Amino acid sequence: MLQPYIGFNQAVVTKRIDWTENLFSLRVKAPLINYTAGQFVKLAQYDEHQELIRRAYSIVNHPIDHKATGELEFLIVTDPDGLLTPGLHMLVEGDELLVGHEPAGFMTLDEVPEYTRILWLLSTGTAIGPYLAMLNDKSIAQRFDKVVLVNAARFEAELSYQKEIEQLKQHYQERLVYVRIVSRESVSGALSGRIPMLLKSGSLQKAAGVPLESSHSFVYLCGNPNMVRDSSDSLIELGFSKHLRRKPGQFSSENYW
Ligand SMILES: Cc1cc2nc3c(=O)[nH]c(=O)nc-3n(C[C@H](O)[C@H](O)[C@H](O)COP(=O)(O)OP(=O)(O)OC[C@H]3O[C@@H](n4cnc5c(N)ncnc54)[C@H](O)[C@@H]3O)c2cc1C
Repeated sequence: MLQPYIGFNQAVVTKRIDWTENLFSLRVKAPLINYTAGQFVKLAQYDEHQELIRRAYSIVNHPIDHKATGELEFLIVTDPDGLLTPGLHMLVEGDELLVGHEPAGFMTLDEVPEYTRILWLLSTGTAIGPYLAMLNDKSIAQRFDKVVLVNAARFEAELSYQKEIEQLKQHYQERLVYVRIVSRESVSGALSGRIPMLLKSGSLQKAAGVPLESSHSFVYLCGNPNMVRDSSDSLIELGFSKHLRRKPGQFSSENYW
């Protein structure tokens, strides 16, 4: 049993999915916590000096699933030079880790202004995870006219959860549009390039078949800080403003590092 640590619960890996050689999902059994879809918690392990290394990870499954199964799911990319992810990458079913019991983050549907008709969820890499948690609340199908889910990766194999996204599309029908962007190989049906440029040129909107208008759209940006910064600039050029609690706007973001 791992040494307990204040603010963390013991958890046990129940399932592991390997998407590529360094992209994987872990499902862990952990005591129930109260979170909102879109939030993150800390995962932690002790290093060889018995120091606790902790990092933030978005929760991929919806709280309803967590309550039913007692499990939390995470999508993780390994940085071979990183302090925590090489250790997480070695975990297999039955292994233990620590999971923070204080979820955090404001990238949730509660923050999306009521008047929003079209919700854009733009992500790079593992940042698709929190959006899947949001979309797994099937009751939101009635809240928006359209949800545009965008995931950008270098290679097609790095686009995870394709089967689950197909199932979501079946549930949402024409209300959910999924756009794949692959930058380092040519993939039929996927866009190529970077999100900020695709927004600016209108190619993303064209591929989605959905106009991007600040009057009734809300955009979440999540993942790589360069994508978040440059896409924010593109959105500002398109007439959007950053959403603040004291001053409502039409886009908001979460940086992964
Ligand atoms: C709010 C929030 C939510 C996050 N959710 C996730 C998540 O769901 N899945 C996930 O894999 N990571 C997520 N991260 C990143 C995560 O917290 C760690 O920073 C990452 O796993 C690297 O940890 P490390 O100790 O191995 O590397 P460190 O020793 O901390 O080195 C960090 C370096 O890794 C790179 N890096 C960090 N995160 C990523 C990433 N996701 N993709 C590509 N390169 C990255 C950066 O170049 C950074 O300089 C999130 C971060 C934040 C702030």
